[in-house]
Amino acid sequence: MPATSPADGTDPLAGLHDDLLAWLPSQRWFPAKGRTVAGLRTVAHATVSLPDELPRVEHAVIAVSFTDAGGSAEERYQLVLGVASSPPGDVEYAVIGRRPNDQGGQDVVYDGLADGRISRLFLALITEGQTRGPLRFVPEPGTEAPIVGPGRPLLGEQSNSSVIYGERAIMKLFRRATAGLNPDLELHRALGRQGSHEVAPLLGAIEGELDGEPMTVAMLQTYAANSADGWSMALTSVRDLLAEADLRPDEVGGDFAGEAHRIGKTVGAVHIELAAALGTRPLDAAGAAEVEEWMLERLERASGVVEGVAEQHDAIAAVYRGVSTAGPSTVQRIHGDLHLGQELRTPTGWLVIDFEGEPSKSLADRVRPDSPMRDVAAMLRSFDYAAFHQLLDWEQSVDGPDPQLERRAQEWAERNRSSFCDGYAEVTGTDPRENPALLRAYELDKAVYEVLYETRNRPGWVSIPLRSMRRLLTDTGAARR
Ligand SMILES: Nc1ncnc2c1ncn2[C@@H]1O[C@H](COP(=O)(O)OP(=O)(O)O)[C@@H](O)[C@H]1O
Ligand SMILES: O=P(O)(O)O[C@H]1O[C@H](CO)[C@@H](O[C@H]2O[C@H](CO)[C@@H](O)[C@H](O)[C@H]2O)[C@H](O)[C@H]1O
Repeated sequence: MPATSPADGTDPLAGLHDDLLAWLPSQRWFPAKGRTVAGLRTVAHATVSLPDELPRVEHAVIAVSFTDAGGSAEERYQLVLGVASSPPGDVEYAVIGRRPNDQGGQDVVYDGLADGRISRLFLALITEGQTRGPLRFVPEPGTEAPIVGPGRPLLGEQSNSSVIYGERAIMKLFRRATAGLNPDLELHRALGRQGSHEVAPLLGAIEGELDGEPMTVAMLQTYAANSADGWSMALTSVRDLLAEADLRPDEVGGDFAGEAHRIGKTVGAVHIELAAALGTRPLDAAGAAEVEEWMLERLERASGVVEGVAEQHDAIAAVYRGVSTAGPSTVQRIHGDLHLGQELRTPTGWLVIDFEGEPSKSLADRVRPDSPMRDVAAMLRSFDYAAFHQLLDWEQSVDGPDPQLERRAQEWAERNRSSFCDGYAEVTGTDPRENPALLRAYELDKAVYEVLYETRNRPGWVSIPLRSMRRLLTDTGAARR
């Protein structure tokens, strides 16, 4: 199989650097929008297609370097490239650039996942368990292969890139290239082998190599047809409520409390299954000090960027001390970045997706055992987000916030947070509200993360976590007014 490697001393994407640098910032998955890019180099490159297969398919890992201090000096990303002299019209939107071909003409280079022929090839290679150059296409043992056909790219808000195969399977290409096993694949595999009904069954994966270590390229799982995500469902419920602001959340037709209760049970079941599959250990004094240390590191970072956080620095640090004083707790593998958008309501129940952890953390931090309370706190934060998201427009209008709507939003958040905890306690036997110091520390840590996340990604939303941060501090009487 023809394969080139930058180890030859040549950069196989050399002629495309400018095109790639112009294309990357417009990709939803590229997290470094707004950063100052210094340059790009190819770290790994291989041709995946056979000489007689059309279009030509290439896999590459590129490293983008930055001159600003807004994050790591260099980040690596994965690309699947389609190369053809005349690609099909429906990949027009995915064109990256052009480069000379051996026939003296020009080839078009495009984002390969946009081409149904390439996604069909990848699905077939997984089903057949083939190896192409450095890429191993691995079916999950004991699973039934889905019908092979072209994939349809998912065009929504995503940190990675997915294609859907006829409502039967979904394949996610991980965009950030990191050596090691991706926790999304690792935990789906562990939960699947545990017989979990709370995750979509894994069907296979594509594995590669980076820095001499295995790297997860992509993951294939069963597609949950006819599902809706928890964030859209929660927003519908809040919309119903705010349209009839004289009624309480339990009086409107779109009450979400039953679903919040079911989500609590689902998250509780996932925690039990992860503990059974991968073990638990007590959070001793040294472990608690370490957790507090991670929270403080994040606080320092956020304080350097957002004034509203810097002003409350000492009050926030005081709440974090709750981790050490909260009493016995255990740590285990957890989801790590749970929110309503990571829950899918299927016709039979709720599924949890996307076990990658917080996108900005290193792999070592994302796989570190942590308290299940981090996931619980993240879900509680998400109910707050859903409640107050629709008030953003009012907040920013000349009339300012409407106190009646704010009261209703707060009631909605409290009702659903409480139902979630009831459901969680029912399944695990542990009510998160019985450890308020630990819960508050994790909630505050998430709110600080969100302030930073929104400042970088959606500045118009930053008032949501800032408001929660102030509320969490007021609850302890620790806020500086
Ligand atoms: N198994 C699945 N069945 C149906 N839809 C799914 C499934 N997994 C993911 N999705 C859809 O794909 C979207 C992105 O998936 P996610 O794993 O969150 O990707 P990312 O890591 O890129 O954020 C989800 O919001 C959901 O709409
Ligand atoms: O889905 P990702 O793993 O990429 O997670 C990141 O993006 C999320 C936003 O999509 C972000 O979640 C925050 O916004 C949600 C509403 O859009 C809200 O429900 C969450 O509570 C809030 O944290 C997540 O923090 C970030 O890591």
